[in-house]
Amino acid sequence: MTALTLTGVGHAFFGRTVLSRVSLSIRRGEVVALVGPSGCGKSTLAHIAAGLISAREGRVANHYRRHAMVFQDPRLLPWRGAAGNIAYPLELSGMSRRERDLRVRQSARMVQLEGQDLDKFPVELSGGMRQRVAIARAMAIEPDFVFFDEPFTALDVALKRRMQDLVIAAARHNRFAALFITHDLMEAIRVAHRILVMHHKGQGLVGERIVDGEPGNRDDASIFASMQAFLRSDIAFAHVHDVDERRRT
Ligand SMILES: Nc1ncnc2c1ncn2[C@@H]1O[C@H](COP(=O)(O)OP(=O)(O)OP(=O)(O)O)[C@@H](O)[C@H]1O
Repeated sequence: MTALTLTGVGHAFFGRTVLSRVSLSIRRGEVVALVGPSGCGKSTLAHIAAGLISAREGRVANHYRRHAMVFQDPRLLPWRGAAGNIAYPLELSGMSRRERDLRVRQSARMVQLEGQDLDKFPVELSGGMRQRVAIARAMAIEPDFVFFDEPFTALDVALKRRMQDLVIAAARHNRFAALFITHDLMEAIRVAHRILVMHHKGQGLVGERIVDGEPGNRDDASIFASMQAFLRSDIAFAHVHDVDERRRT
């Protein structure tokens, strides 16, 4: 059962091609990481897949009911507390106060937000806490598909791991499918069932790997060994850690 299919997707900004011939398919409940160097077009692809921008070429077929998005910047409303931010999309959907409060509590618990933190405004929360609120807000609408666009890039290593574990647990618990964009191969191997590698100039996908085992059941040694193996044995992975987007021009 497919959740999302892109066929021959291409895009250009102001006449400059940034994506071409990208095709991919994600099954229900499957977490797929999309890796590639900075500037190769990963975010543009996610925006097209989520319907935020229209592709110049190709087709997008969504078979999910409801999607949520989590970005690197948590994008919280500064004048609302954490609970108010989580509740916001539920309010827009017209949900009753009682049901909303229940959903807010459930999704806050999922990302381990404590009672007192729920009253704090974004400015009073740490970067990690703000990102937890953003994840809880995404989970509150009970999505069956989630777009993660480099959600943890700005966080330190220990916090990043904790946040990855939250996503893994939430994906398991809520059984959503996801497209998880990152340029951190280690992160991709931790969170995903499958990894897709994008061409460094957005010209299609150049590699694909199924990661052994289930997300959450892989130990650090096996994650590190997988990363070494991918980097050594597959030329497609060689440019994943390149971060000079100027190479595009
Ligand atoms: N709104 C826009 N207008 C013009 N050019 C854009 C726009 N958005 C992205 N681009 C360009 O398209 C290319 C792909 O950008 P995109 O953000 O999709 O890459 P990315 O792989 O997600 O990069 P990063 O990993 O650094 O976030 C880049 O050259 C970028 O400058």
